[in-house]
Formats: sequence, C-alpha cells, structure tokens
Amino acid sequence: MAASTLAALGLAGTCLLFTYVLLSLVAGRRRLQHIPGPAWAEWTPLWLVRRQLGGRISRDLAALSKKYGSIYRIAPNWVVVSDPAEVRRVWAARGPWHRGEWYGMFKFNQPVHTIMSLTDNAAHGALRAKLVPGYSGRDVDNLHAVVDRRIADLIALIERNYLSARSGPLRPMDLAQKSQFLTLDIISELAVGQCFECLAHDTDTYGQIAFVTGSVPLMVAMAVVPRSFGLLQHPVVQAVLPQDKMAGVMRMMALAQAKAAERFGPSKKVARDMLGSFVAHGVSPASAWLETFGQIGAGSDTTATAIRMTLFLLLAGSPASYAALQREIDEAVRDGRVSGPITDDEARQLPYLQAVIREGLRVWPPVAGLMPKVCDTEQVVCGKRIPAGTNVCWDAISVLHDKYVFGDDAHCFRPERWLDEEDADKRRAMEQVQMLCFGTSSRWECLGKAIALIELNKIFVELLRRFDFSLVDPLKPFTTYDASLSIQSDLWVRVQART
Ligand code: HEM
Repeated sequence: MAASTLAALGLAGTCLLFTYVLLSLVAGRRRLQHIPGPAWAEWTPLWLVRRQLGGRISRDLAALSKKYGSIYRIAPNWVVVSDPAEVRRVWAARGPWHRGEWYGMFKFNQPVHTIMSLTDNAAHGALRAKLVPGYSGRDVDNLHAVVDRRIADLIALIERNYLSARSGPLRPMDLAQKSQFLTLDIISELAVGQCFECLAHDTDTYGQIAFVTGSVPLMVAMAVVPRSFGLLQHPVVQAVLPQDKMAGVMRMMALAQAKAAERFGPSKKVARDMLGSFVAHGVSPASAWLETFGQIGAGSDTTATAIRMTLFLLLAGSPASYAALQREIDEAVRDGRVSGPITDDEARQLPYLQAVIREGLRVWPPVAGLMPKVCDTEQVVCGKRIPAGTNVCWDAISVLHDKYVFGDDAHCFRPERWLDEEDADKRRAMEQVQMLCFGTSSRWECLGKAIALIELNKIFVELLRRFDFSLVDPLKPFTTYDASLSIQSDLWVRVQART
C-alpha cells in the first residue's frame, strides 16, 4: 500500500478516535447534567482521582455537600449522597442496588473474588452465608481469649518500654502505631491461627503497615477508573512498585495460603476457629486463604483507627468525657462489676463506655470510602433522576455529622448525646444513622462488627483502669491521610501508671 494511502488511513483513524472520545465525553456529561458539582468533574474522572490522592477526600466531599446540597456529581458517572435517609434507602438489604466496580480493588488481582469484591448480589449472598458463622463467633472457641491475650501483650509492652514517671523523663509512645500492632496481633491469630507478634517485638513484623501506607492511596485512586487494576500486572508497573513494601504482603499471602492448605486434603487439620468455620461451611480452598488474607486488612486498620481516634477525641476533644469514662470504670472495678480482664458482657453494662464507643465511631468513621452502589435500572435519589449504571456513593462525614439527626453540635465529640436523648424515636434514628459506619442494615454490613465491638468494649477499660494518657504535642497531635480508611501515625502520648 502506498505511503500516502497509509497516512490518509492513519489520519482518518485518529479523527474517528478523537470524535469517539469527544462524543463519549459529551454523552457522559449529558447523563448527569442535571446534578450539580465541580465543573471539571463533569468531564473527567481525573478530578476525583486528584482528590482521592490528595489525602482528604472525606473532608473535601463534606465541603462539596455544603456547597451543592444533598446530592452532587464528582465524576462523569459518579454522584455522592449526603442525606442519611437516602443513603439508608440505597443501601437497604432488599433493594435493587449492587456494588460498583470500585470494589474490584479487593480482588487483590487474584483469580477468584473475595467477599468484598463481589458485585453480584446473589454470589455475594451465597459466600456471605458461608462466612457468617465464623465471623459471628458461633463456631469459634478462642475469640474472647485471643482479644484478652493480645490486650495483655499491649499492657506488658507499655509497662516495659513506655511508662513515663510523674517526675522522670518522657518515654513517648506512638498510640497510632501501637493500636495497629494490637489489632494486627488479634486479627492474625483469629484469621490464620498465628499471631504476628507485633507487640511482642514492638515492630511491624509482616510489614503490613508499610504495605498499606505505600499502596492503599494508589489503589483507591485507581479504583475510580474502571478496569485500571489490569495495569498492575504490566511489567513496567510491576517494575516501579516499591518491592520492599511488597515483600511483607507477599509473606502474609504465603502464610495465609499455607495455613489454609492445612485445612484441606487427607490429613487435614480440623479446628473450631474462623478458618475452620469457613471450611466447614463449604468455602473452597482457593477462597479460604484469600478470605483469611482479606480479613487481616479489613480487621486491622479499621479497628485501630477506632481505638486511636476515640482515645484522641477523649484527650483533645473532651477532657471532661475522659474523666467521666475513667470514673465509670473505677466505680465498676471498685463495686466488683468488672473482672480482670473485663468481659464483653460486663462492658455492655457500662453506659458511658458504650456512649464513648458510639461517639468515637461517629465523629471519626474508620471506613469513609466512597463505597459506590449501582442500579441496573433508572432510579430517583434525593429527588434527582439517576440513570442506570451510575455510581452512587455516600458522604460519610456529612451523613454521620448530620445536624438534623444529631443536633447543632453534630461535629463535636460529646458522648452525652447518647445518654441524654429521652425521645425513643429520636434515639433510634440516631443509632440507625450512626451504625451506617458498619454498613448496618445493608446486605454488605461489616462481617467483623461483632469482633470489632468486642475489642472496643475491652481496650478502653483495660487501658484507662491502669494508665493516664496525655498528648505529647497538642498543637501537632498526629498525621493522617484519608484514603477511604485513615492512614495515621505519630500520635505521640505520654503514658503514666495510675497511683
Ligand atoms: C471499627 C471497625 C470496623 C469498621 C468501622 C468497619 C466498617 C465496615 C463497613 C462500612 C463495611 C461495609 C462495606 C460496604 O458497604 O461495602 C465493612 C465490611 C466488611 N468488614 Fe468491616 N469494619 C470494621 C472492622 C472489621 C473487622 C475487625 C473485620 C474482620 C474481623 C471486618 C471485616 C469486614 C468484612 C469481611 C466486610 C465485607 C462484608 C460483606 O461484603 O458482606 N471489619 N466493614
């Protein structure tokens, strides 16, 4: 073929491609033109990618809600809802919505799905039914003992390395890091039957924290561009991935695979633990290790954020609440209403503790990701027409700080709001919205909620009955990067033994 013909074909192809891209952009823009939002977000997902990489996405969304109202657009095919009632309706267990492609990041590039990456409701429901008995603790003998044992490890570590005498030198402790050591030790022992021993060695033994810090910001940014995860397999991308940060996660995967393999085959190990429950209820070998691996991610950063941010809010947001909680604990200990260590049932009888836990999760939700849901038919949300296939996300901060539900001081940490409310309907409405932090009443409700609450019920009592905490630098209390979950460090505290 003549060079001139080739050039003409090339030019025609480029023009066609350009026209296609332009028409797609215009069509994409027109679909959601009736929903307000930032100008650039009408045309390209790059606006959202940039925000996601900026490390303050939930605060950015809350600011957009103030400007645009209860529903706004953040990308050509993405909207965000900040009205709690509408979020509950979209997430309703029997509703027509399913998860969006965003959840593909939780497939971890493996051939089979995890419970968190499944977007098909029927397939998700089938796998969930096999996991529920293990997560609920029904089939598991060691749940409470594991939590008690690892909290004892944290106490021992503090007493060994981090106690500051009242008049002696400061021995600062990074509460952000130690909270995560605790939750990693608990979840690794529950998930694979082998504790990571981060607390015993006072280090991130499997490099899990380094991995999350190094990879999650990129993952959540990629998740808003459909199918971009395929790129991760590309040799060029593989070459630029931080191999040192990947090494730990590879070891974690290998451990999960080895531990799951022990549960299958002719001489299989049978045990009444979480993995044992998954296998007993029909989870396949390929899924068993992956669920276990996913559990370590889902169960460590989240609960660590709840622990450290609740303690921080007590220290910085409301010293009076800190004192009230410590008083409740002291009185319960004195009256013999709590054992050593406290049981979950005993903790549930401490009203101020329960209010503190609820309030901590509400003010700083550990999972504030977009979590988009999609419907295959046209819907109406917040009074606006939502075309089929649109990603409908929640604005976690606006929902959980809603003034209509929680009062004018909704953004403040005030545990008393849970104790003072006398109107039963109002209180129920508050609880329903607050529990959205676990996805409660949706078909995707957090499977680890019971485990997380056991940890929270115990940790504050065991720490505050022994120690006094204060911030080392109240003007620079900690660093945080908001990437759907909070990546936090340098929450330095002074810990003193109580006399
Ligand atoms: C305070 C701590 C925690 C919070 C705030 C939290 C929050 C959430 C939320 C909001 C979801 C729903 C996601 C969606 O709608 O798609 C979820 C799902 C999930 N969480 Fe948690 N979580 C916490 C702790 C844990 C723990 C400790 C574990 C493991 C032991 C865990 C395991 C899971 C799993 C497996 C799912 C997927 C459920 C499904 O798809 O059916 N979470 N979590």
